[in-house]
Amino acid sequence: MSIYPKPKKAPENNRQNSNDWRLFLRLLPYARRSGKLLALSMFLLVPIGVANSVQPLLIGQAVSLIRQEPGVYEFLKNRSLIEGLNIIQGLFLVTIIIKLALTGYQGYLVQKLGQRITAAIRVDLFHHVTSLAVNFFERTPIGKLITRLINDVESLGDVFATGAVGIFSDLFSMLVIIGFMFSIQWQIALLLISVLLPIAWLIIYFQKQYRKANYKSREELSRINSQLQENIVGIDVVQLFRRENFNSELFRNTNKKYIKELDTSIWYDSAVSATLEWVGLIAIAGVLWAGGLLLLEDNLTFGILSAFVLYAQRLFIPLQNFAEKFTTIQSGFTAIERVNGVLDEPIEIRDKANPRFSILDNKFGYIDEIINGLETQNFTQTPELGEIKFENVWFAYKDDDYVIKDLDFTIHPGEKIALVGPTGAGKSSVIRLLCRLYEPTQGRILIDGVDIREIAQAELRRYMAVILQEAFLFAGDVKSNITLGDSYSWEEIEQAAEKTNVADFINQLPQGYDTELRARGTNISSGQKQLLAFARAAIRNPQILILDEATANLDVGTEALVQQALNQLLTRRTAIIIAHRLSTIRNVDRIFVLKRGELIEQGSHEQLIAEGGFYSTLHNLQMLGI
Ligand SMILES: Nc1ncnc2c1ncn2[C@@H]1O[C@H](COP(=O)(O)OP(=O)(O)OP(=O)(O)O)[C@@H](O)[C@H]1O
Repeated sequence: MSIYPKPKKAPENNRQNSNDWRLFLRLLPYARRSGKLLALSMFLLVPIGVANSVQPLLIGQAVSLIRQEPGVYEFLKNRSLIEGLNIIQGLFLVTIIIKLALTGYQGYLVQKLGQRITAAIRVDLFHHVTSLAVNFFERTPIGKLITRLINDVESLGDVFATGAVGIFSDLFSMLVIIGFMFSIQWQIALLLISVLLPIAWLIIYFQKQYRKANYKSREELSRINSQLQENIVGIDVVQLFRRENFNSELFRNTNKKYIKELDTSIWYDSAVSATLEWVGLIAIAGVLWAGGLLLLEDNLTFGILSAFVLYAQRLFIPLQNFAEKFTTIQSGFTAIERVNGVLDEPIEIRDKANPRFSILDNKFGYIDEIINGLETQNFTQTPELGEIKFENVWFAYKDDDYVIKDLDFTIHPGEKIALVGPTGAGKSSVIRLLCRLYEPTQGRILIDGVDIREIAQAELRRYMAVILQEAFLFAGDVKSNITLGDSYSWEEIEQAAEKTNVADFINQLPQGYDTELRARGTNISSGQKQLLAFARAAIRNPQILILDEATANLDVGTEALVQQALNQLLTRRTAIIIAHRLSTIRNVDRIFVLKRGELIEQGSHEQLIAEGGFYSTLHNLQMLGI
């Protein structure tokens, strides 16, 4: 039975029907990290909302005062008209100042909060994604991941940056306005609410439709990004095989689908704006009609009617604002949904909470001590560490399709082993299992007697160095490509370069160790990249060295240099070497021959040739140059 969960669908297919509130709550832990900012920005909504709602009331009072109607406030009665109007003007000015000063400040606080939230989400996403097992990256195209990390987080940021979260202050204003309206004249207030409710329902409906369309358009955008990324990474093949037109056609089709989904979402967006536009006008007409009737019956003053006309207008302003920010807010919700899809992706390969063992403190204590120990050791002795043991290991990438079948062997400390076999035999899979990029379906792998599941991944991967066929270089200088962020002294960097015969090449570069390399090292040759990868391994002083076709890309001259470096690097270390060219592995201690995931032969070159089995046939074919 596989220990892996059944292969999951890509996150976007895994979409849950989470409602907006639940999605919104997912942001709370992030908002809580900036608790004070959140509290202050929410608190400021109160004075802003009150100032906003008092203004129509003051205008109503001014009209009543001029017309000498009943209903004028006590403090305005028994004053001259001009005195009363001056007081109202003064109060009006105060509300304007409160609104202007606090709205700007509140907006600034909310944007700051938003930027902090999105920055924290971006960092969490990056950390989570880089902790996921290789398995996840094999089923998720890079373009899709980039869309999540960049475009979706950006959309979330837009909700704050464009002031779309101002919707909360708008909603708060609406509640205060409703309160004021009912306190003045409940019948007209009720009329306005009866218009508001169906409209709110209609908007919720449009919003749901928009969300669906927006989600689909985001998926198409992910596809566009994936295609773009694939074409850029494979530009050599695209151009060499004249696939430009074919790929352009594929891209055009994906783009067409994206535009189609985008059109649907734009339609719902426009529908919301249009609805709110005419509803606002209808509300004012309704107030004038009902207010006019009440006025004729002397049940309403002009002052209150004017206040209500303004309230009708203001009541719909938050909804109109909502319509304007509708696209941004909905895209924000879609973004939270998609970002959560990645954050909810389980980390399949985890360190145990308290790793029971440390391969490093088995004998020597901490890693620095082991490295010192390694450097002062007598290189003629057999090392004590670096034993690798596979105990009845079975492994399948999916279901029961085993690519490794019952591997059971021990590699002794300091032993050099070559893994050979036809393509697809499972050689690289053995290495991936040993590095714990995947976990065996059955069986155990032990290093120095400790199950690798008991060892912290960082420690395990520091204990061994893997050199692949294609060295991957990061944008940065030569030096940082050797240290990879760990702290090493200048002497150590130079020594590692000397040991691996790459020092001469580095010294010829315009700025030596400080020469900037482009991303993926496009400004140096494959052989030079590979030499740097050797220096990277040498500086780490690993106990186990793994070479996966590491010299396959080198020309004869560079290979001789590398071979010399390798001989030095391999001394007193356990090594596993994968090579298709059998001539390069003749001197290893033992050769393991893999075929369809099974270990079918093992022994020294001479023994295997003498046995006349599969290895011998492979060797003879290579000798004949077939
Ligand atoms: N990520 C993967 N998902 C599913 N199957 C895989 C995956 N990687 C490899 N395989 C399959 O596992 C088998 C062993 O592959 P592996 O890469 O270990 O072979 P290999 O001996 O290293 O081959 P080569 O010499 O060509 O590098 C192959 O049948 C391959 O198709």
